Amino acid sequence: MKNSLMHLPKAELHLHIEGTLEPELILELAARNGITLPFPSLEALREQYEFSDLQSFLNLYYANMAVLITEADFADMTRAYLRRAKECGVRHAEIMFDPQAHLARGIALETVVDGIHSALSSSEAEFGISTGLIAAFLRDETEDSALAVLEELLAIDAPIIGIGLDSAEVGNPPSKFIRLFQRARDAGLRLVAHAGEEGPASYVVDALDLLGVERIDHGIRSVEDPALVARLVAEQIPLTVCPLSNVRLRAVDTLAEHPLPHMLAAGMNVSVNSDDPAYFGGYAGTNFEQLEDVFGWGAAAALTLAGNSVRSSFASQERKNELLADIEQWGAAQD
Ligand code: HPA
Ligand SMILES: [Zn+2]
Repeated sequence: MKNSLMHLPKAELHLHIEGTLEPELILELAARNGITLPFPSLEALREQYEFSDLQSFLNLYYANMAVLITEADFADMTRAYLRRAKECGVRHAEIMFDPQAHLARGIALETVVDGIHSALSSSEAEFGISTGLIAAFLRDETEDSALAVLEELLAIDAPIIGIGLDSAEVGNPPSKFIRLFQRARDAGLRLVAHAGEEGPASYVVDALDLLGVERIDHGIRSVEDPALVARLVAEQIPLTVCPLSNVRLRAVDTLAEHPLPHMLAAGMNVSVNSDDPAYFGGYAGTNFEQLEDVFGWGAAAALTLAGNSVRSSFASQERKNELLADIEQWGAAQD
């Protein structure tokens, strides 16, 4: 069974494209762009990949973005992710990027968007992966900054399907971004937000009630609030859980102690995602495999998780039906 988890058709809904930048590609792009990195060798760079919390990861994640300069850099990074995602059975991917992080480095929005989009536009033909692009806003920046960047994205008619909220969570609650999400809703965009990763369950409630998000990224701390759990189950609100990320950022001590089994058993709509796979020890398929290693769930749980990922996506109903049929076929082959 474990071997075939890589072939289980799945959707990836929580993925930061900048978090797919592998150390080898970082060094290659640094050389291509004549950039001197603080950690100039593969070994020196790899030694930095020990994290104590979200912020310690974000520091390295933002620093490594320095190698992304040209449209081709963004396209190469995106194509490398799609190639790996295909090997993991990913058939639909909703990909976040951090426009503010690149604008702050003096990179034009068009360079970022056109580079990523050039890889996404050939993804179905090249990799069999349908895609959607989500602009994620940095919650440790001001709402005015986010609003200005959203207006710029709309002005250039950026091919985004939605907006999200990421970066340092604690102290930057959803209530800071009510106008941003209102503006995005008015523009017809889909709405997601990170909540309940390091922040409290009340941030999940506020993301739903104050921002009107359709999906929660992470959401693991929801389990601390029984009333919220009951609501998430009743309304089947999707939570895009990232097990290996939670272990590496010490949101949970070990995979064995991850709340995912409890969330599944409670009937919550959870999916499995890789978040920042180049930093957290594996892509979507590896997340599935390590869960199977630790929990020994068998095919039924894998089918539920993959089905949830497809149903919770923003893909067309036609595409969802196609992928759900493929998942069913994978299940029949396990019997
Ligand atoms: O896991 C994450 N959490 C918050 N912000 C992020 N930005 C990239 N990855 C993450
Ligand atoms: Zn994330």
